Amino acid sequence: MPGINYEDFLDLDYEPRDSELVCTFAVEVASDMDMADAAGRVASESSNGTWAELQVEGSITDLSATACAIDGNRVTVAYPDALFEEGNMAQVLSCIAGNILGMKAVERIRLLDCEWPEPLATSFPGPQFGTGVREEIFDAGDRPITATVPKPKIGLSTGQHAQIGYEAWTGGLDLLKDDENLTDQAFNPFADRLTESLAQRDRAEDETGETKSYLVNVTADTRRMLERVDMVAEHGGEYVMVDVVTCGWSAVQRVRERCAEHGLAIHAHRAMHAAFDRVPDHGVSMRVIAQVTRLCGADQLHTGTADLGKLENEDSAGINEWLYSDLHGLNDVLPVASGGLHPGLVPELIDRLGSNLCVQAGGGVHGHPDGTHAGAKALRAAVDAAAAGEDIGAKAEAVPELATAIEKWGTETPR
Ligand SMILES: O=C(O)[C@@](O)(COP(=O)(O)O)[C@H](O)[C@H](O)COP(=O)(O)O
Ligand SMILES: [Mg+2]
Repeated sequence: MPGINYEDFLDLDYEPRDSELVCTFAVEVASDMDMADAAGRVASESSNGTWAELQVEGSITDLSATACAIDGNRVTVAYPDALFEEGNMAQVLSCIAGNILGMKAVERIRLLDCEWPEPLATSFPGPQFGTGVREEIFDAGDRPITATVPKPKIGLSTGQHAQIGYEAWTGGLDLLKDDENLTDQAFNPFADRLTESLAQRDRAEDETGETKSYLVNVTADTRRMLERVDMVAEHGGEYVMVDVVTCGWSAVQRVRERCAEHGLAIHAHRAMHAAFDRVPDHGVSMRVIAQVTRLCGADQLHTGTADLGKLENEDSAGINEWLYSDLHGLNDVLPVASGGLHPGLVPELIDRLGSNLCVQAGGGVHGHPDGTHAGAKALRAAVDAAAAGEDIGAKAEAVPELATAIEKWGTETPR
């Protein structure tokens, strides 16, 4: 029986097969280690090896990953298809983003990117609608769709929440969105919030003649999430929102199945992503988190504001490009730009990220000097102008609410 050890997982002449998942890592080796040794360890510990020499049956090595390229601090690893359970994202991540992130053999290691092969990628459902929501739900034409989160984040009563929705929708916005930490608390219970907000939505649709919708946060343990998804469908909602990172991918996959039964779209909030991706040379990149979110089936995903807003972003434009790109026929994903946005930042935002987007502003709407309705009108006007290639200053002459917003915030990035 052949013995396997770390060296057996390194082959710089190896050409990955089309059926293999290919991952790129940034590796900072420990002081007593060289890159080749570290690369073998990464491939070994993320597939089927360990620190001790093992006597194994020949076929077992078919499941061994191969470190097949080293380029500076970049290590590329190819994973055989049979290593993975089809359609099981938690298992895939336990391989490629598991123990290796804690190995002493490396000072820092970051999973930067993955090339998803067809067999593995298509074992996941992908999004039901993706960017198609702009047409299929909103008839938004070429403009970005817009959303607002009532602020303060939590603490508003159900009535206040729904009223803010009405004012935002009649001010021209497409979506009301719950905040990531608003679920089913006593001050604003889920069931009441759902029914009252959708009632206000219906009123706003009648008055504006435009389709409006609600990103209601169903985040909870999986059993309660499925109950809430059913409730949304029962009451005529089109969307559910899920905190995908804090819920975990297995729960997301279960919610995706249930949403398919009801034809509901999924808005993915990424709260806690920064725990994985903020330190630039360690963890799991937002690019990979976005890839996983698409495979698991969310239609919309927060990907940042191209550094225009209040939160740190990792390459919003590059991640968005990947979310639009072909992935073995799976649907694309609509990126969501959010976090410190206000009307004055919209022209630059659209310049940097294009119009195939959802633009969310909470403080940038409800902080308007004249209140939510005026703030909504200002954001909608800014988005319409940007999509039409119209100068925002000229638009502000026609829309006083926009002029007021620009006067208050200019084009500054909040901190
Ligand atoms: O709570 C907030 O901060 C927001 O509701 C934005 O509010 P404002 O519009 O008032 O800033 C969103 O959760 C962040 O945008 C999430 O970050 P990201 O989009 O980067 O995932
Ligand atoms: Mg929020």
